[in-house]
Amino acid sequence: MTTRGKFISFEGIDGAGKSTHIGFVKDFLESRAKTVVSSREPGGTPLGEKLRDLLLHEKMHLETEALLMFASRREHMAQVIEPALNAGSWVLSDRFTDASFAYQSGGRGMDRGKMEALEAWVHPHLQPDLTLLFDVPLAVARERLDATRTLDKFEQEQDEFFARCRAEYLRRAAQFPARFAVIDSTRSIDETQARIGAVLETLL
Ligand SMILES: Nc1ncnc2c1ncn2[C@@H]1O[C@H](COP(=O)(O)OP(=O)(O)O)[C@@H](O)[C@H]1O
Ligand SMILES: Cc1cn([C@H]2C[C@H](O)[C@@H](COP(=O)(O)OP(=O)(O)O)O2)c(=O)[nH]c1=O
Repeated sequence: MTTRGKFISFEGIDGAGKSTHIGFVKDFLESRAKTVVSSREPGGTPLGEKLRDLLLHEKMHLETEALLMFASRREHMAQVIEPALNAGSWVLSDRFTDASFAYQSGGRGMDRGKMEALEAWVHPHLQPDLTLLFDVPLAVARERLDATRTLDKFEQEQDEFFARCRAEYLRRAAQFPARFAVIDSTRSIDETQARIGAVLETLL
């Protein structure tokens, strides 16, 4: 019988450095003979990528935004996450439901009870085995973002928005300490990856 793979989500406010480390984690796991599937939310499937385009560029009601995030997630679970885990692969997802709590509840102020209801409805059993939360002060994230790219709808939000997102991420980490590893992402890339490696060893 195939051993089910493990599910790792990557979280943090925009500019925290999460995308930088996904390739490192993939290489780390492959060097230990794991099969790895990397994906992202919103997106990760053809339909999800269409939803991502809408979500990142169109203004909409905050509950519409939350529902489309979960629509993308439902498709992602059905098409990518569950089949890969069942086949024994490890799944790396650039964001999962903690991002909906951080951005739609924390950032935009959507009722947290409704968010918990969506989570319980869409994935009552599935949770990441590990969530790497890349944590940085807003000023550091902002500096990294400004240096690199054209900003999408979320990245154009004000500092107070990201302060609320960061606080909600840290609240979720405190609520679920067994699956969260909070990574101080102000350190150099090498130092950060040494810390990630140590966390990954505990999952192998
Ligand atoms: N620890 C770090 N130290 C310095 N710069 C970093 C660090 N981590 C990431 N960066 C840089 O910050 C920018 C944003 O990183 P990225 O991984 O795209 O963030 P995110 O995916 O969290 O939005 C990139 O230019 C990246 O090279
Ligand atoms: C998954 C998810 C993402 N988001 C937002 C956070 C990000 O600003 C944006 C896209 O995420 P991300 O892939 O991190 O953007 P980038 O490729 O620019 O690094 O979507 C939510 O608001 N709610 C969610 O549930």
